[in-house]
Amino acid sequence: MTAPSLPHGAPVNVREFEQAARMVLDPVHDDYVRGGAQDEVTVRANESAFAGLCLVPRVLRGAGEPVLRTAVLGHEASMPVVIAPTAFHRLVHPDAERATARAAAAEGVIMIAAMLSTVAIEDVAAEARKAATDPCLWFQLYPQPDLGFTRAIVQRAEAAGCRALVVTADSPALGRAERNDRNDFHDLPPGLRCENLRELRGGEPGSVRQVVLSPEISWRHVEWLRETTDLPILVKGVLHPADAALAADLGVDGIMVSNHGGRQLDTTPPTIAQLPRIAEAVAGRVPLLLDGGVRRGTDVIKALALGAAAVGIGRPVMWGLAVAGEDGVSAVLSMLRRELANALALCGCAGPADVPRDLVMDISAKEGCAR
Ligand SMILES: Cc1cc2nc3c(=O)[nH]c(=O)nc-3n(C[C@H](O)[C@H](O)[C@H](O)COP(=O)(O)O)c2cc1C
Ligand SMILES: CC(C)CC(=O)C(=O)O
Repeated sequence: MTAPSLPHGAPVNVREFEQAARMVLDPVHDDYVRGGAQDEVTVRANESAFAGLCLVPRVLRGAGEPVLRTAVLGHEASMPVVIAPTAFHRLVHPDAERATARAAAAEGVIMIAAMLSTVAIEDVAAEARKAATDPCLWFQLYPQPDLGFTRAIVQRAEAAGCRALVVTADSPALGRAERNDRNDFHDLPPGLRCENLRELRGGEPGSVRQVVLSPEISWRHVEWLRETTDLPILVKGVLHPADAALAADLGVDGIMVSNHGGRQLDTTPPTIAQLPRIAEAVAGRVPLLLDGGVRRGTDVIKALALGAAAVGIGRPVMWGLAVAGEDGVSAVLSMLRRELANALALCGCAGPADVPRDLVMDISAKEGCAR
């Protein structure tokens, strides 16, 4: 039996990374990362819903050592875990998105680079290429009412080598994060800019205040994007099965079941609870990804069983980055990789495509193994 070697005192799981990040981060920035909308009901529910599902393993299947490698939208990845888009990595570490990109590429993990990045997408991509010959980057977009800008940023992402466009659909307005109100944190500190927003300011890096989260954005913008780019398009932030069906009808290439980590509308359902309903509505027409509250390999396997092709992680990456830059992100990714391999083996599964639906049993909160 080989146990992974970790330096003494290093975090051994994502939860410990969260605590370690709290020790090093400015409390205002820690609040920004960990926080959610209003009472943070959904932030907590995302995690506790995973704990309310039991795994019922199969035995003596002779499945062999699990192979985690998988294809997500046809893109090769070393495991079915992607880095969900998160804004402003420089708030938590000076190496910022550069470090995240190197860690993701070295680990063979797909990174969804955020439009509101503190490093320009061209530099994020260049950094990823330093760590791997063929890294896989996707680009997250907040469609702007200014279609000229939107077209320009999509073209920049394409030219930088991004292989898919992730259109965030759950943000017709900014969610009310009361931690940020309490801390009066509504803009980036001096020196930090949104490096992808140059086109909004005639070549100057942009300010977050210029980003429009607009209630005018609609499915017509998705159709317009479809005509504007050849990149595969995923819609992120879908929770209602009817919207999932609409997205499938429109021919999108992927759906991210997400409530934005509970940061937009509070009291939305936990994503893992909504996933089976969305899987039913889509009936295999479009690959599904899920994010929100994934902290353990057992969470990943539950999402796979309920219909996801892969999961995304948001805060865990920010916590790893805060604690140890590139090494911290790598440590978080390899921790989840080890946990997922262990969970697959213990469930008698050969790999991500070999996870049966009946592995997961729903139990009431009363009976549950709540954390
Ligand atoms: C600090 C932070 C910044 C985020 N920024 C974005 C963003 O710019 N665009 C976006 O679509 N989602 C953003 N998200 C949401 C994530 O993509 C993802 O949906 C969420 O973090 C998943 O939940 P988890 O943090 O529990 O893993 C952000 C989340 C966090 C925590
Ligand atoms: C400035 C925000 C729109 C970035 C974001 O999506 C978030 O913090 O969740």
